[in-house]
Amino acid sequence: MSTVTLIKKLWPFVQKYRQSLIGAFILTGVGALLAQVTPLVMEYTVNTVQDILDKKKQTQQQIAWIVGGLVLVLFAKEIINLLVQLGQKFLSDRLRFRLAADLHNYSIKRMVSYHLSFFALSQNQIGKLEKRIDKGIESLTKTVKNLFVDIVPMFANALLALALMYKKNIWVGVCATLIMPLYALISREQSKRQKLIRRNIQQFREEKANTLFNLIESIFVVKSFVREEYETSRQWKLTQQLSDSEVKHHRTNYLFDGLKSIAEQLGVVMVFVVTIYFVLNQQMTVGAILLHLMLFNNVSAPVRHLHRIYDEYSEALTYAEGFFDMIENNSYLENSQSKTINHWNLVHKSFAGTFEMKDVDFVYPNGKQALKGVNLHLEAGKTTALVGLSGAGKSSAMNLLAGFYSPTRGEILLDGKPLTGYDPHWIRRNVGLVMQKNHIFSGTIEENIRYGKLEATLDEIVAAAKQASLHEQILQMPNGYQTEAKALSGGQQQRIAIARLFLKNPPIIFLDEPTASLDAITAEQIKDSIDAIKKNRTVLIISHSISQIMDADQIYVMQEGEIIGKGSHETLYEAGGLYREIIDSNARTLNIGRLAATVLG
Ligand SMILES: Nc1ncnc2c1ncn2[C@@H]1O[C@H](COP(=O)(O)OP(=O)(O)OP(=O)(O)O)[C@@H](O)[C@H]1O
Repeated sequence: MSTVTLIKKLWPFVQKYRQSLIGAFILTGVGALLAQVTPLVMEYTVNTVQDILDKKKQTQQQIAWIVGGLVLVLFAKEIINLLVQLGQKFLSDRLRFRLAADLHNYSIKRMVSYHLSFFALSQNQIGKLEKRIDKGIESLTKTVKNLFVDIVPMFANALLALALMYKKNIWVGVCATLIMPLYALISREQSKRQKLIRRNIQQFREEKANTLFNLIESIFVVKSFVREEYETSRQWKLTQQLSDSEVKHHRTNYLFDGLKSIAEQLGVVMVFVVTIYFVLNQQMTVGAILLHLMLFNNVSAPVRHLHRIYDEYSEALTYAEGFFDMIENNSYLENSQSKTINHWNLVHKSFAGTFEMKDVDFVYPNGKQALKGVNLHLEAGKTTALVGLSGAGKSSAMNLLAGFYSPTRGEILLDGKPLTGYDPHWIRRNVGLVMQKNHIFSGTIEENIRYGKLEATLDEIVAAAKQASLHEQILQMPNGYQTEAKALSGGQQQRIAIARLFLKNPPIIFLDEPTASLDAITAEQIKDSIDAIKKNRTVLIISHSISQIMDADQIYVMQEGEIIGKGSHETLYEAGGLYREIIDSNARTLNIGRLAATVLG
């Protein structure tokens, strides 16, 4: 990313802090002027002292005036300088923290508005994203701060000092300027070598954060397979690669810093020799020696830090690129963000709830084709079931209908209109989803159920928990509805998701194995509650439970991403094939003959 691009991208965030920016620039100018005071005062003092010594008739009063004046001027300058620096730091810090908060909020806003396919990309795994956001914001805000506290003040100071040197004597100015190309050359070479190392460091850091996330997330699996050592050595390898790159980075720095120090000393010697020459030829006063050396110090200070500044800046550019790529990825933006689409839901405020998939292919970002030429019809007010072996593409089809992903080919219609023409938020507001993995947030049971309807009263929450057959168990918990939801069993967590659905009470219901983790009695209770809510609503259900499948008005059978059959339970069973195999094997698993003998007597 170039500097111009970075400024263009940052400007919308920075522009509302224009006043702080202007204030910082004014203080920078004042600071640059103040930095030249000491060399000038020193020159004046040395020359005056030399004058007095030459005349050999100094009085105590003269000495007191010189010393007092010197102390006073330098002290006053330091006080003003301190105030200027405090002002600069305050303004830049304020800008930095506000900017960090704005960038953070904006990145979260963007991220949550992306399609799920964005999160399915390997470079967007949770740990990597977290690192990219953190490092991106940190280096961007650090750059802004450095600009006002380091870069601009130092360069303003250097330019003023150089101008003064030229004004005093053109040859001294030339000497001070001569080391610049040498310095720039060394710094450029240093940065060239560092660029690749820095990229590696960034990737290793993201990878490390991601592995750590995964490790903590899968700690149960790690422990149950006694893979602690294996995981530790995986982490160790990554850390080792990272630290190798970091050592290499610093080693290169030391080498080039040494070269730059030699270049700087060369500059000092040149300025010194040329000034001595002019002093000896009586074209300059003795005070000029001190003045020129001090001014040269002001000139070389930013040059001395050039590489560090460049280094931090290049790092910021690398991270900024990753950060802006992430937050400006419009191709993954859901169309609810689009201002140009006149969403169907705004035109036709009511809807029937008929879904249709026409010749739909779907390929995940990793290249896996999950759906091939799928044709599906969910009739409004009816229940449709999706049946098939594991990995057949049932959940993928449901995710597409809910607008989480877009088809790779073909189209999906809602009430005869393309799904892409609807606001996905509106669709999801009307669809109640109970997914295979029921995600519970850190927080209480009450907060978790309330997620289905944020403004729900406690009575409504309790009613929903009762419908989900969870209320009695919640009451037995140490803190009732205030118990941490993460502490619930798998089946209880699933019922939280079902309670959310009852609370939301949507016209369309998508259920992906809603009773998979439940015991038989609770499953039956939930089935009854779901049967009650199902009436006159469009329902899509994925289930391996015969009873839930049989009840559906229409059943689709899926195999390897394709629809291989549709119809009622009876017609599909009679037709034979995969559906019959599934039902028969279900019956065998249940040992239905023996079961019937014991249950029916
Ligand atoms: N996020 C993903 N990225 C890549 N491939 C995926 C993703 N999710 C699912 N798949 C793949 O797509 C195919 C269909 O998966 P899907 O979850 O739709 O099947 P399913 O019929 O619902 O299976 P199950 O009954 O086991 O839940 C599988 O081969 C799976 O590996």
